[in-house]
Amino acid sequence: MSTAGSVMNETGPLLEADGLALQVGERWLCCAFSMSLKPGECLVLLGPNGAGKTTLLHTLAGLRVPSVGEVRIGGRPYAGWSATEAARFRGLLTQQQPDLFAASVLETVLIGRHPHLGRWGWETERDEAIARRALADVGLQGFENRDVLTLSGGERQRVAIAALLAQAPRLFLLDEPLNHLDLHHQIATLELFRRLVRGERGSPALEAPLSGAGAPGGRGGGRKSGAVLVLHDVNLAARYADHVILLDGRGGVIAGDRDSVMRAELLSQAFGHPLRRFESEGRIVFVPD
Ligand SMILES: Nc1ncnc2c1ncn2[C@@H]1O[C@H](COP(=O)(O)OP(=O)(O)OP(=O)(O)O)[C@@H](O)[C@H]1O
Repeated sequence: MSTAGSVMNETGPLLEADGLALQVGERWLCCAFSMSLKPGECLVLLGPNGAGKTTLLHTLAGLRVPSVGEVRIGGRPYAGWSATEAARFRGLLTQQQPDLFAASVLETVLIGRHPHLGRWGWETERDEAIARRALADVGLQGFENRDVLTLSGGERQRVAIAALLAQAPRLFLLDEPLNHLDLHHQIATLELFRRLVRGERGSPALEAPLSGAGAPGGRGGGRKSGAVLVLHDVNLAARYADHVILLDGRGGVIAGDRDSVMRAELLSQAFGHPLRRFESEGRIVFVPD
């Protein structure tokens, strides 16, 4: 079986939505819009509570069928991917991490390696090295043997991020990745994904020693990826987004590059609260009235 990495165009769009519209029950969350995300780019989904950000992210992740329109990853609709292939190409950080049973932190991060395991499903030393590296990348080295049930909210969130890093997808889909994180870890997390997306640092899977077997698609260092992030903080969105999709909670959607969408009047309308835009030392800041 060919891998996603071997068949897709390296510079082509990682994610495309064509005429996408979402309906839940009788309610339209967003009218039709189109977007495209290239390697090296970050897209942020913004909007008030209940606007449809998670529903949109899950649709982009292939977990929901669009009410109207089409989603493609790596140039192909989800129907053209096997589940394993898709799991190597795109990874989703969900909002909640359901921990039903005691498990070590290392075992939990190794779940991210499942799409890459051989036919017998055994984890190799390399998989373990990747998981350890991923934990180090989120500042949790030394936590390998801890029970996930004993972790703080922020530590558990970083374990979930480490599992996604170990999965090593080309396309990161992150639902409120900053949940539970303190200020330092919020910035560290966004910086980490920005550098991964831009190919300025390799993923743990690229940097762990290559053994051949189980290598995720034979990927080389410096390879760009893409990220879609649901964020609530408009200032962090302004700092890290290349593109923004703003849902207003009434079915309206504005999609475009950051500066065309992140305008005070558009954000104020969407969030139902007046915001002012300031520029300081090249950084854009929005302050609520
Ligand atoms: N299966 C469902 N049945 C009915 N309504 C649903 C269903 N799934 C989602 N919704 C509704 O769709 C809307 C969008 O939900 P979604 O979780 O996508 O919003 P969100 O923008 O991510 O919100 P938040 O910022 O609060 O996380 C909400 O009003 C939610 O109650």
